[in-house]
Amino acid sequence: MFDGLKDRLNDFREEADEAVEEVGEDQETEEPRERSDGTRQEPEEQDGDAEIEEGDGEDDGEGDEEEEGGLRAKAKTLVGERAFIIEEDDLEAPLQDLEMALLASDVEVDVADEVVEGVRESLVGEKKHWRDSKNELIDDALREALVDVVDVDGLDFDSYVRDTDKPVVVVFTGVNGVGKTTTIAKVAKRLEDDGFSSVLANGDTYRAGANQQLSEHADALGKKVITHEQGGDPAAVIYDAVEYAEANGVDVVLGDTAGRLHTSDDLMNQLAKIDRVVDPDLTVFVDESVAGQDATNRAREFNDAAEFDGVVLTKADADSAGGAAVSVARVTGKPIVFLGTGQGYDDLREFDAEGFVDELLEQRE
Ligand SMILES: Nc1nc2c(ncn2[C@@H]2O[C@H](COP(=O)(O)OP(=O)(O)OP(=O)(O)O)[C@@H](O)[C@H]2O)c(=O)[nH]1
Repeated sequence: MFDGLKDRLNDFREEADEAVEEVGEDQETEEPRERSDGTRQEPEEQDGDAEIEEGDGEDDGEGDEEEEGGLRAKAKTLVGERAFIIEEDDLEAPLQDLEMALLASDVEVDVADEVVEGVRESLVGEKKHWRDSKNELIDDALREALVDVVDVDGLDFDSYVRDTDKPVVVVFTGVNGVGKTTTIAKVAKRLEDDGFSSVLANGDTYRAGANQQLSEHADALGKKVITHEQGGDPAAVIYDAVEYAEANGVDVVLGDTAGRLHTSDDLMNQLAKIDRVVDPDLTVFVDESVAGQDATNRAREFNDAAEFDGVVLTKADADSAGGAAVSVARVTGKPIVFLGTGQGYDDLREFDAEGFVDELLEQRE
């Protein structure tokens, strides 16, 4: 999963690692050092922003004897630590490559910019002390910048279902062909594993075969499915499912909807009517991770037309690029709730932003 993105992030880490110059304490204060373009930088040029992070005070490096003595004394306390000189010039090429890598992985352009700027902000500074390796400094900057865009507060599906009055009504939106129906079946299985009953409702009354498709999943899982004739009113189907749930003590209603209608007005009208008639607790947008930038664009469009609460990205197991997973939460302001990770009913993974980013960065040679 997301192997292409992992490789590209790894390339950046290695490139940045090489670009960051490591020096000892003596060199830091007394010797000129070489820039990436081969020119020499004198120590006093560094002084504006060249504070040693801890214990260096406000000294500008050209002070009197007393100050120099103080510096030396403080430097002694830093024995055993290493210092890293990180200059914008040195990072320019790796950061440009990072931006290209993110774009090549289908990360949305503004999100890619934000990640790159986040890394730049964390790393650029004349000197930094680090007790551990410079790899860690770079990894932490990248991790933080990625978590910043991926981690969006919002829906925790499991606790929402647990804590909300029953029946909880969840409506799934998104274009056809992305695995929406399979996702509804997977969610039904997950709920059952957590001790919650569910009923499925086929609100996709536009597509021939949709009833049969959802019914097959319902049969396989031993779930009740509510359907109407093709061409019927989607809101009426979901309403019937809510009535069924209320009458039978079913915990959760999972409603499918038709995908892309002809215009966003049609889409909005359909969802607005479902809102009026059944007032769903949650609306979840489903798209396929493998669609990359298209999935991100559709998510934005759907959210603009009819705001949703969270996102499921299907087919993450088949997605090497990972751009949609990195971008969609930032672009919509709504969290990814689950990743679809295969064709089986158990192939639904709760999405955890920090865990996802850690996984992206764990591949280190
Ligand atoms: N590898 C993989 N395949 C998936 C995943 N989710 C769904 N699929 C497959 O994608 C295909 C389409 O899924 P469906 O749920 O039938 O998608 P759909 O018919 O477009 O459903 P709607 O979106 O409701 O129209 C099926 O073969 C699914 O098994 C996933 O997470 N990983």
